[in-house]
Order: sequence, then structure tokens, then C-alpha cells
Amino acid sequence: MQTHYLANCTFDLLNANMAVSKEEAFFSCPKSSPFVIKTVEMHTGGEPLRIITDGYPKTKGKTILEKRVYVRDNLDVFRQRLMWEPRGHDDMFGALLVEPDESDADIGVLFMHNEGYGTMCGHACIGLGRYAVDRGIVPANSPQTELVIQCPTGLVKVWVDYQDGKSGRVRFHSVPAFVFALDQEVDVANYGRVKVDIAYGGVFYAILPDSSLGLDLRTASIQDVKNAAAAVAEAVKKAVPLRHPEHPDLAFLYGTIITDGRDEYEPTPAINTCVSGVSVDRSPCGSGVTARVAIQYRRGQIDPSKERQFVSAATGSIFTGRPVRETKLGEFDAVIVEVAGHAHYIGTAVFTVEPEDPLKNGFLVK
Ligand SMILES: O=C(O)[C@H]1NCC[C@@H]1O
Repeated sequence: MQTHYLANCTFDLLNANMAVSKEEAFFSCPKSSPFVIKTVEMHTGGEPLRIITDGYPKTKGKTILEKRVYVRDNLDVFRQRLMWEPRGHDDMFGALLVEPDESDADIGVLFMHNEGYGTMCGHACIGLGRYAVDRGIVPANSPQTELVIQCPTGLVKVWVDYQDGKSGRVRFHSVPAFVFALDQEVDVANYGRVKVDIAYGGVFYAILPDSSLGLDLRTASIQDVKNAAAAVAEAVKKAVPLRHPEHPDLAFLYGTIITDGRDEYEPTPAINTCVSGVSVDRSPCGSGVTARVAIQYRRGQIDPSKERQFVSAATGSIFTGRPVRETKLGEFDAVIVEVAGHAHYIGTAVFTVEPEDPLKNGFLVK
């Protein structure tokens, strides 16, 4: 990799063969910026993934959950600069690689988005799988490369298809998924009393069919879906205290998944729309598919011989999901679920700030 020097600023060219003019170099790294953060930009089924590759201050903490608390309490302005406008937007999603604290892990990762720090993210694991292979963080093996990603929720096993020097489809097994509640009745403002299932796929989701909310995901506007999902999340948070068998930091409702209700196994894809806060997943949502398959498995609607397709109503992108084997998580009967999908590179970025910029720390227009 070639290195160019400009004023006090050093940066590696991401493509060594690319000729970089003085002008390009200036705009990539102005002298006045005390903040230079480099990223690799990907998307998984349409859902953005901003992988921070350089420039983030060092995180502190022995465990990955301690590191998550450290960045939240001490470095949040960096998340805001990268996730919020004008460098990001409501639906931006980021991954910060950190030193893992489990010896089985190849990499550790903290997730970030417009509101804070997630604990598990399937679409990010799919992107990070390719990235780790392509960046040589793990040695590439054909026909597939295996790696382990330590997420705040636990260890996620990842397999990246690798043929003729090219990474492709990615599969992962997240932490054990379990059903927390089935047919839980909650009073949802403006929608009345509805039944939701609550399941853990690395994070907790409230899951219910569109028909319970008087919606049809194939035609509903995104705003209607967001409003309904937010109302459900609020009702569930109020009515159902969640419990994680291993760590209280993991016991929170991450989002609502509105489905098309087609849970009985069939070869055509089922719609999975995951909404977290104001953000609508453009992909079918890896942790959401994990949670939904755990419910389908509990209800006898799917078994390890069947791989189900899940589709995003927003983009038409598809993930597959399959229960692999039964296990336990604390007192909960749990299941390992395999999720697979594709991620793609869309570019690289060098983000800077000018100290005099009144909007340098980012903003969101609501
Ligand atoms: O794929 C997933 O699991 C995620 N996508 C954005 C929100 C979820 O964390």
C-alpha cells in the first residue's frame, strides 16, 4: 500500500494504483481537520454497513460489553459524527472493530446506529465476514473461510464462500435463539389489543403479523409501518419486563418485526420487516430472521431439513434462515439458527471535520 504525505496528514491510499492529485489529497484530508476517520462502505441486502477502519480513538474495557459501555459514555460524539447527518442518516449502521476478549474469536465488533449501540447485527456479520477475508484479517480458504466474530451478544460463527480469489455469500450461526413469550397480549395505542410473540435472536424483538395492525406490508407506506412498529414497541416495553439469562445489559427490546404472517413452511419468501426506533431495515434483518425462525421452530412450522427464504419489503433482498440444532441458553430451550445472505462493497470514505463547522458533530432532522 502506497502512502502519501500532505501537510501533517498521512493516509494510505486504498487503491495503490490510483494516481491522487494534490487537490484530491486536500479534500480527502484537509490540514485543518483534527478528526480523520476512514471507512469501508458496504451494504447487505440494501442495509448500509459503515466499517470504521482507522481513526477511531482506542476503546477501553476488559470485556466487549465493557467496551460498549465505554464508547457510549466517552466517545459518543464520534458515533454522532459518523451515523448522523450530514455524514450519515437515520438508517445508517456502523461497525467498529475492537480487540476480542474471547480466545476463540478472530475479531470483535461494536455496532452503532442513529440512537446508540446495538448488541447483535446479522447484516453486519454478513458484511464483516467478507471484509475480514478480503482484508486478510483471517486467511482465505476455498471453498469457504470460517471465522468467529465476537459481538456484544456473544460469539457468532461465520462462513464466507470463497472461490477463485473472490468472497461471496456468507452464512452465520448467531448465539442461541429462544422464545421469550408467545401470543402475549398488549394494548397498543391507536391499534387496540394485539397478540405479539417475543423472541431473542441476539437481541429481543416483538414479532407480529401485519394483519393484526390492519396493514398489508406489500402496499403499506413506510411511515405507516414505522408508526405501527413504534406503537407496538412502546406497548411491549411498558407491559413486558424482559430478562436475559446471562447479562442484564442484553435485556432490552431492540425492535418490532412486522411480518406477512406466512409462517407455515413454504418455498416462497416470507416478508420480514424489522423496525428499530425510527430505522427500517432495508434487509430482511439477520437477528430478526434468527428470532423468527426460533418462533417457527417452537411452533413446529420449520425443521432443520428446511431452509426458509425471508424477503425485505423495502428492497426485495433475501436472506435464508434454517434451524440447525437445539441447545439451551440458561433456563431457556434454544435453537441455533443459520442465516445467509449477500453483502456488497460500495466504496470507501475519509471523513473529516472543520473545527469552525457549527454542524460538525452531526444532527438528525425529525
Ligand atoms: O441484520 C440485523 O440483525 C440488523 N440490521 C439492522 C438492525 C439489526 O441489528
